[in-house]
Amino acid sequence: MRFLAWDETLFKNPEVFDPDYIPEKLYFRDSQLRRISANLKPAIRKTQPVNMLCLGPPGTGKTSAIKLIFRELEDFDVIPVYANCQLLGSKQAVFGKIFEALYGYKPPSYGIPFAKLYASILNKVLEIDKVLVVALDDINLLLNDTQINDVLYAILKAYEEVDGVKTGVIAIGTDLKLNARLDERVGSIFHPDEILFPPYGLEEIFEILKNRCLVGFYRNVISDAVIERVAELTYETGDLRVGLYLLKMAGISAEERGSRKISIEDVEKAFSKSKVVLLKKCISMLNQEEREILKQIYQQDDISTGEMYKKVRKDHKIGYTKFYNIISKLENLRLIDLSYLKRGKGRTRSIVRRFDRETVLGALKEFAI
Ligand SMILES: Nc1ncnc2c1ncn2[C@@H]1O[C@H](COP(=O)(O)OP(=O)(O)OP(=O)(O)O)[C@@H](O)[C@H]1O
Repeated sequence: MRFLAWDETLFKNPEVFDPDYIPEKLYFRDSQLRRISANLKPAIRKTQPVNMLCLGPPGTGKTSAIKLIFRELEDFDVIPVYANCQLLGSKQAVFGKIFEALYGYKPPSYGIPFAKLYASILNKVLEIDKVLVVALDDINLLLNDTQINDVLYAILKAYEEVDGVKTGVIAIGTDLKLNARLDERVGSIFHPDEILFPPYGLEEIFEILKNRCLVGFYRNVISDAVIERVAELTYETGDLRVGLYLLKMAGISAEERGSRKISIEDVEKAFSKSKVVLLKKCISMLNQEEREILKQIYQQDDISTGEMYKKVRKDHKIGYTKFYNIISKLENLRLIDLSYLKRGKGRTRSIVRRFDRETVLGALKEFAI
């Protein structure tokens, strides 16, 4: 066996395969980037920007698009704040993040009352005479609907609290029905421009990954045929992060073999290892009730949505609309497929499992389900 020397590597820029890497160029997202910029233009002129709702499945470039545009905003009289709601979790933590962006240090950790935190934020925005634009990433993963509504309301109604303060919101989420979760109070003031980030097609995925390989690997380390295989596996999951992860792990696997080229086998090996990791990531994006319903689905064979609802209703007091929203979310996260069945006169939808039963039930156990 031949090993690469310690200082030999296939990676020219390993960081470009990391999940938090923001690429210089976002492919196939020109229309979204153009619309986001246009909506933020008023902020550059120190007036209220157009609020936005960026929606799409995981790994479709929402976060990257916002972060790229936020970099440019720093040259103007705008304070762009990026808040990851999944990590922050609560209204207090989101406003803590805004405070930090404005003051350059964290608010006192001994628990400052929200009203005081809020007032310090708004007064500072007024004092520095800039427009505050807050991106709420994964907003659907804040603690609960009350927190989602409270956060939006507090940002959008800032001008009523302190005269002259200008704010804007970019809500980012995977939940296409997010609007339905907003209460009347927020619904009456939040009329966002909805910007959709659809899943990439196979060829688009190939192109994005190929360009990333050109930056990340040395020449001739990976062939188009191998990238095509990575693209196929990525397409099945719909999340571009899967492809980036596979490229990184396949590169490491080739290095481990002492090879200067990545083979299809390196990719397959990386994929079988990563499947469960990726599945768990999707499950982590669900709440308890959604996980329980996912479990019930995986305990069944393929079943129509109507029949599944009857079973779910025995344990969960939920209406059909809510049930259908959950099912759509599971489809969105590519945990299940919904396919049309021809039955009698009408058409009904059938729920099809995308993973094998044992893998999903096993992964759910780690979430105490
Ligand atoms: N159009 C694109 N061109 C180049 N790279 C992209 C593109 N879309 C996504 N990526 C890459 O895929 C990774 C995931 O993208 P990103 O985090 O922006 O997705 P997301 O839609 O915000 O996902 P989530 O909803 O899970 O937060 C990023 O690291 C980015 O490098």
